[in-house]
Amino acid sequence: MPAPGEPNTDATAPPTGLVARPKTTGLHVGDAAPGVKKVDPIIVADGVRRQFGGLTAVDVEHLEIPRGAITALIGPNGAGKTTLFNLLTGFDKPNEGTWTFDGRSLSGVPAFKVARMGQVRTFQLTKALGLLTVLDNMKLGATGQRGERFWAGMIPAAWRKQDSAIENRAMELLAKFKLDAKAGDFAASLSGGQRKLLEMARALMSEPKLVMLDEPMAGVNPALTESLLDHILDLKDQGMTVLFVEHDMHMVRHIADWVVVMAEGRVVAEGDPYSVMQDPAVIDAYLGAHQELDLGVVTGRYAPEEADVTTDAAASAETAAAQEEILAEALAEIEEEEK
Ligand SMILES: Nc1ncnc2c1ncn2[C@@H]1O[C@H](COP(=O)(O)OP(=O)(O)OP(=O)(O)O)[C@@H](O)[C@H]1O
Repeated sequence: MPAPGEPNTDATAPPTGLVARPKTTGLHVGDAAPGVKKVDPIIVADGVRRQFGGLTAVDVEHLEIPRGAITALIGPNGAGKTTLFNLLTGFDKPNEGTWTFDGRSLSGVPAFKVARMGQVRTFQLTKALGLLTVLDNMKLGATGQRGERFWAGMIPAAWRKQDSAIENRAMELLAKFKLDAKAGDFAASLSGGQRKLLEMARALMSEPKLVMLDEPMAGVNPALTESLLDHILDLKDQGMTVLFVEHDMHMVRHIADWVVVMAEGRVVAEGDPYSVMQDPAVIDAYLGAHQELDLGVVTGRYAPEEADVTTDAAASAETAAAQEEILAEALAEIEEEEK
């Protein structure tokens, strides 16, 4: 950790103010490479392809997500991360492919059923949800209430019992996320960070096994970053599996046990955060001076011999240094704001 007031230039150290927690290791079998087998996978995807017109947005040969760990899905803009998320959660249908969750096939299973099976994703607060109170948003996150079925409406006592159990759980979770004082407020009145906390708390209403977070840090004020990261780490401590999409590499390093890198719809690298971030193909995929060429090589679109290895290696070293500089500057800014 840097001395107080010193910028945190060590890319492997957690962002200032955060205490590192032990990483979960021993997740894979054999060498870390795209499609590597996991010791205990919770999701197994095979040949998943999604095309939009002539564009192949997702083309995943084989992917396993390890159970009981935090996996980050990273990649440049347009890599196919959100599309893969949508496919895995039943919000979109692939052109081809199969996948299982907890050993059960999810192909063709609609989103609401996927959620009931224990795989939930967070949702951004839409305009409509913003017009509901924080507590009502939480209640919406509960699944399997007896009140959902029409006959339960005939038995008010049963419904009320269920409703109060749901409300108790909602208030417990809101307290945990320090949002209980806001229970009666319109969700739209929350700050960006508080909305992210509500999105996460709402997902937990259904007591999921796998929580999928789409850019949990986007738009979050630095003051709330720490608490949000702690909540994500807590999910793992409570036995849940987490899969998240994130652009903020420092956060990925800090909380992820495993990183899957996508580019041009394919998985181009997998591994623990430290080794993945050293991978020149990964650095190039983000910041490479020869991005078109490098991406084409790592995704197999071009043959490796077409790449200029010397130039590309030099560019990788340069971009790695530039990336570290950007991260150091960002952290210095965060520290300044926290003072
Ligand atoms: N509904 C759609 N119709 C047409 N093209 C789409 C659609 N959804 C995604 N795409 C395209 O598929 C590709 C992958 O998009 P996707 O949003 O999955 O990438 P991403 O990795 O999540 O990017 P970002 O980090 O910018 O969110 C992009 O080229 C995108 O333009």
